[in-house]
Amino acid sequence: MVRNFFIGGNWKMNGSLAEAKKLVEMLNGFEVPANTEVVVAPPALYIDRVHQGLKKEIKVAAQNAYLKASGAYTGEISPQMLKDMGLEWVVLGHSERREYFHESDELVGKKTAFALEAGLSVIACIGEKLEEREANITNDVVARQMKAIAAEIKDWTNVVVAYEPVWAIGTGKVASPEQAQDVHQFLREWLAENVSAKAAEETRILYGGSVNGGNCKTLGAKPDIDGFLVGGASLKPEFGEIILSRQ
Ligand SMILES: O=C(CO)COP(=O)(O)O
Repeated sequence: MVRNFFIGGNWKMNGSLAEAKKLVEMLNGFEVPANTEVVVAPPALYIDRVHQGLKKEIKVAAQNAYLKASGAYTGEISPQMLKDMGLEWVVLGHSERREYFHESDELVGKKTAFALEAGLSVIACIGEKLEEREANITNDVVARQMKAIAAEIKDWTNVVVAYEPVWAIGTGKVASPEQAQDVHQFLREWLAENVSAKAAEETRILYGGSVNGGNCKTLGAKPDIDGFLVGGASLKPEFGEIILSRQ
């Protein structure tokens, strides 16, 4: 089967209402190829405005969700609430959530299962830190992160994996196409061995970390790179070029 290309734009905690409106205008002006899915993740407060304003081909994700439907969890948003607002996607396990908000592999696995049960699709993020790459344990780290997700879910149909090496995020130090392809291939083999041949064949594996208009085509030409999760460049006009990178 052919895996549709997937471009995610993670706005992180950036912008203002005025800037969100400008980004919506910018996005609505982009051509979205039939073989490419585009999903943007604005800050939670702006999600609804962005969702209301965007053309239908571009979907909206939350950057996080909790693992309860409702209750006394001050500050949190549930997958059920995201569904209620008409959203289809949530990003979980981003390295910034893991690093600054102490989200463990286990928590990310549980949140993934809970969001899927609520009917959302999940962009599940994994990736090694610089010291882990230097210690040659990249594959061990991403396998451990995948295992924690696989322990909680059976069906990977509505999961997109985003491989984002922490050393490449926001640093301008993009992984080389070969470095990224090596890990993506390892992840696909991991899925084949530990989940199923179907999951290995069908699960989109995105690369994230300093993707821009200049490097997206060579990265996107690699066989196991099925798209990108883009941070900084998703706030700029070059996001339009990234959307076209596998045309
Ligand atoms: O973390 C990222 C996307 O989730 C990547 O961020 P940058 O594209 O800014 O490096």
